[in-house]
Amino acid sequence: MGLQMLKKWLIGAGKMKVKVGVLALQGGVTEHLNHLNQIENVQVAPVKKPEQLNDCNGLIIPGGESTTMRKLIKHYNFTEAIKAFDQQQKVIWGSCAGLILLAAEIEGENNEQLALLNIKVKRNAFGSQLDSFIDKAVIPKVSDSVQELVFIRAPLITEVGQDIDILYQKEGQIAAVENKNIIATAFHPELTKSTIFHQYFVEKVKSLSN
Ligand SMILES: NC(=O)CC[C@H](N)C(=O)O
Repeated sequence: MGLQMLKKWLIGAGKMKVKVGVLALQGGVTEHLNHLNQIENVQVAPVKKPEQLNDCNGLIIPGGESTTMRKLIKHYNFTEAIKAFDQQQKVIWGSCAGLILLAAEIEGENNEQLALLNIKVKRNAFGSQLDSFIDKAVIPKVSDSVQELVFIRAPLITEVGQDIDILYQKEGQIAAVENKNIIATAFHPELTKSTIFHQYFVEKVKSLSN
């Protein structure tokens, strides 16, 4: 068995840890770290410097304020590092503001994007009285059990490319998608008691780690 194969087997058999970073420039970092810490065989780290990505297998870009986070990503030289992370087929999950930054396009804005995900998004898509709300739904690909979906000044995905799988939509409104190595959710699983979504993410990290 080659070294890569052996490593993959060890990770799959739960005998080797994968390392997951949470981009720690702004936003809901602690909540993601706490959820990841409840999952076995995962080493967890807040990521404050681009070089920390070198030994991570997965990265979460949390919710927060996408405008602020975009500036910090640029200021701390994360743009190229995150793009390289994606090119190495390492796994990235963007929640809410994280989803906005990963999108190829934002409706009505011309901002520089990481643009790693072939989707178009609309920021603050739910209007003022519905700024924040909790929905409940089953997301079959993730789990058979009902999950709480927490939306906070959430974006919506208004267009998806051909390489994108829709994980969750309601009445034509798309709120979660994935492609080969990226997951994006408009809602915040880190603000619920359940770690199911984080487990789904970690499984994807494991399946692409070698
Ligand atoms: N909870 C969130 O991450 C909100 C995202 C925020 N409305 C933005 O546009 O950046």
